[in-house]
Amino acid sequence: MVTSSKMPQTSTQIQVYSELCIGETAEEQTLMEGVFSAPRSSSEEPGKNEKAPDDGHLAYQNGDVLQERYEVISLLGEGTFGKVVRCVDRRRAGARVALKIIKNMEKYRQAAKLEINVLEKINEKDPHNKHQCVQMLDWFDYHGHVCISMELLALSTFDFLKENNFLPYCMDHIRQMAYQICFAVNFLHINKLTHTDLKPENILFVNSDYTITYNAEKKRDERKVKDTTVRLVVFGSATFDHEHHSTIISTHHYRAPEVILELGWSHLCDVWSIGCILFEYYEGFTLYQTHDNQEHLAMMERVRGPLPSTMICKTRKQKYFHCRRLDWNDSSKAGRYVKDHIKPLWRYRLSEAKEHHQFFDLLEKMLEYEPSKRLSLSSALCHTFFLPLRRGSKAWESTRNICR
Ligand SMILES: Nc1ncnc2c1ncn2[C@@H]1O[C@H](COP(=O)(O)OP(=O)(O)OP(=O)(O)O)[C@@H](O)[C@H]1O
Repeated sequence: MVTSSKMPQTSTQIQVYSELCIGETAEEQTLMEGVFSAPRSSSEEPGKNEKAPDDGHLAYQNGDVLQERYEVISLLGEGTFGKVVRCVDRRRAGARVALKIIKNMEKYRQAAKLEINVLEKINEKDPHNKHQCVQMLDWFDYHGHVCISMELLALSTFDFLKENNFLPYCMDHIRQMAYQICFAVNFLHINKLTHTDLKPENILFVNSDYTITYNAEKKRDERKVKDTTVRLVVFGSATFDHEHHSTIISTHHYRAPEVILELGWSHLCDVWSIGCILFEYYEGFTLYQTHDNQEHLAMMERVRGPLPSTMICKTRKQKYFHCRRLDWNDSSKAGRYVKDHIKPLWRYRLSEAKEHHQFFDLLEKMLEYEPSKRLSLSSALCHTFFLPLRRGSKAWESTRNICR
């Protein structure tokens, strides 16, 4: 229920937030506000970049050329760390690219270098770009602004949903997208990386052109994307197995229970996030729409039943519990909200359609509390929900060895 856009959302924001909090000067407080008031989604804005340069952004105008190579066409989106603009690459026969221009601030420069390191690793392990992760083409420092040139993608799966009035994706499309997401993230896991910030905003269509059909039952037009090919973006929080694992990671809604309970985390926290994302594609709304840990845990209990006592006993966050049970009052205002608005996952299984059974079986396995019992992505790729993809699908063909 609590939805403050000024709160840190992603793990990198959280990291920057805690660093900024150390000084607690007025200047840093102002900076913090600017950092965390970024909108949830991006929007395309033709015309000039009208922001003052002192907010750390590069002052540019459409038509400007960076490095005598990248001609800025339009703004694609704005993130915490800078802007992403559409450019013509004059050295590659006018090919279009997305250029991420990082703010001219040391913290963001450092964060960008970590992202570049991960993108370089991905390029090295996947030179033919078969694993559905965005491809980095080039990077450079432009007067203190680190710039990352990437393949140009289209709308995010969140923005598409939003522009379609939050009408859910159809099951066939969910299946195709889910398979690619599992495949991409499994590739990261095989290469000792955890993404840590999976959410519909960070999964982009390669082409978001759509057809419009009239839904007589809902009495409205519905958009259907023509091609469901997606790519993962934003690797700024990706963490190698050997690296320090920050205590808190992920955007709140997609955060796994072991992270909330500060029990340590592994690749499997990505699987939890994917479970939440797939539910959102299916329903059109977020499964855990909250920024409050206690409420989040109560929602999880409503969806999946009581938290395992092993996790409750191990956590140092005992303030959320009383007598080894979640300290939560079903009759309070928040309690009633959770009860009225959240449906247990098993109830979705009551649907007669086989594909719904298969889909919710997969979801239950991904949304398993105990990471040690949660489905790995290599197993997820072999789940019966994906059987209809079989041969004929590019994604299936390139990954079929995983299931042998
Ligand atoms: N390769 C790309 N092609 C097309 N659009 C892109 C590409 N990469 C990013 N975008 C767009 O730019 C927006 C901002 O991207 P950016 O990577 O800065 O976001 P972010 O790091 O997730 O920001 P935040 O940390 O605030 O969530 C994205 O939401 C997306 O809409």
